[in-house]
Amino acid sequence: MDKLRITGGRPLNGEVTISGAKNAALPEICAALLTADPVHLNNVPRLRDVATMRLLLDNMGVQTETHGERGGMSFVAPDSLNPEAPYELVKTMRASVLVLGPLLARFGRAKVSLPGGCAIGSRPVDQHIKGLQAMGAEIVVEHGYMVAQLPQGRSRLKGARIATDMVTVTGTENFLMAASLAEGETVLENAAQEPEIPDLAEMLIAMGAKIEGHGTSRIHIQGVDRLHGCTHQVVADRIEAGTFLCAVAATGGDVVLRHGRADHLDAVIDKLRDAGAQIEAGDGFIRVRASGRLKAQSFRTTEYPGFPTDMQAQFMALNCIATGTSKVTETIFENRFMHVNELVRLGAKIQTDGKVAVIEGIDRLQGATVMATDLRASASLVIAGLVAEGETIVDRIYHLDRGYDQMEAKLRGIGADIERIK
Ligand SMILES: CC(=O)N[C@H]1[C@@H](OP(=O)(O)OP(=O)(O)OC[C@H]2O[C@@H](n3ccc(=O)[nH]c3=O)[C@H](O)[C@@H]2O)O[C@H](CO)[C@@H](O)[C@@H]1O
Ligand SMILES: C=C(OP(=O)(O)O)C(=O)O
Repeated sequence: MDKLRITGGRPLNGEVTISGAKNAALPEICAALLTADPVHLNNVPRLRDVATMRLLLDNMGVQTETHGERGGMSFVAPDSLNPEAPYELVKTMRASVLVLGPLLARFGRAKVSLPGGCAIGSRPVDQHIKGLQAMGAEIVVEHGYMVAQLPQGRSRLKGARIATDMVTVTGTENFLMAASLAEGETVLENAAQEPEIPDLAEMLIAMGAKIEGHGTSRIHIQGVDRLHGCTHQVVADRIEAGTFLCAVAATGGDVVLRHGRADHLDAVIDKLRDAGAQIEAGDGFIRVRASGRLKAQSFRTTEYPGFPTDMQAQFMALNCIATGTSKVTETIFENRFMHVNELVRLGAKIQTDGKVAVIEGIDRLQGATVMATDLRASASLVIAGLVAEGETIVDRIYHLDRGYDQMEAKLRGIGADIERIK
């Protein structure tokens, strides 16, 4: 199993190119299920989750191809395919649930494994099921699968008003895709506003969908009879960019993130500036400069445009070596402090009580062997390793490979002493 070996203490300097967003590419690959025409995506990141999603579609009978070095992928989903997502693939990637909406909308049936819980929380999909039922789908859960079909005599989902109990990102994406091919109007209340939602909506509009209000909490979708192919550029990964910003803020240095979208990272950038990092941004770049110990920052994760839960672990690593005490409150997932015990193994001083972690900043961390437990926990351990004294081994980095495109190569390119070992 691959590990990362990091020798801490080097500042980071230079340029990094930010890849396309995992959380946009995954739903956008699923959107290719909505048409028989070719769909081309550019800027798709090279990630394990993308490979898994491709396998899932291959398995159904979709023709998938990759093109060149720049993240080009194309898909042709024929009129007849096997609309199933088996447990073996779904269990390795929760985002597989994103095939449910498009399969139901285009083929009138789908059999998708329940994803089950994961390290960061129980993560049920009840809202996805409720919303699609409101659109007329009949869904039963049997033998661990969601078995969904249209009632006899119906060939399309019907538009509905869907008000979810909480803001759900993949739920909103499933409804957007399903509603695009439904009969009549769908209104999504309490819709997620994460930048990946408008990016998906823009792709669907390029395919002929009629969508208004994306990027706000109320989205109107007027269903159409058919969608056509399109070419779409996957939006830059705000979480990858935020992770590099935290890394530079922790190690010190001067780094430009090419293709970084500062406008998608306001909450994180505000906190980094308050901490003492200098951040400038312009069209397609973010520059971060930092030196010495920064000031610890308290924050609370919330839905976009609030502080993203997917940046909580990385910012916590920075707080561990900042001056002062900070309080981090995780409100989205009930078990997203798995990195705390590993950071403590590196010498960090953190106490948790339910949703709250209190971090007492210390002068330095010390290298040790630590174990990655989930994607962003892995990233926080890498940041901690970059500033720790001596050598840190991060084990189980298959989590990191799910969602970061060549992270260690990008870090090496800006001066980190980091290598992948077997
Ligand atoms: C592939 C992808 O885009 N993943 C992101 C997506 O995950 P994902 O879409 O799975 O997360 P949700 O926004 O759905 O989850 C938010 C909260 O709602 C709960 N919930 C959600 C749906 C449901 O049917 N029932 C229910 O109870 C979840 O358990 C969680 O507590 O948004 C999360 C929150 O920003 C991010 O951390 C993930 O990186
Ligand atoms: C939690 C995450 O992803 P997923 O929803 O794919 O598990 C993440 O990207 O941090």
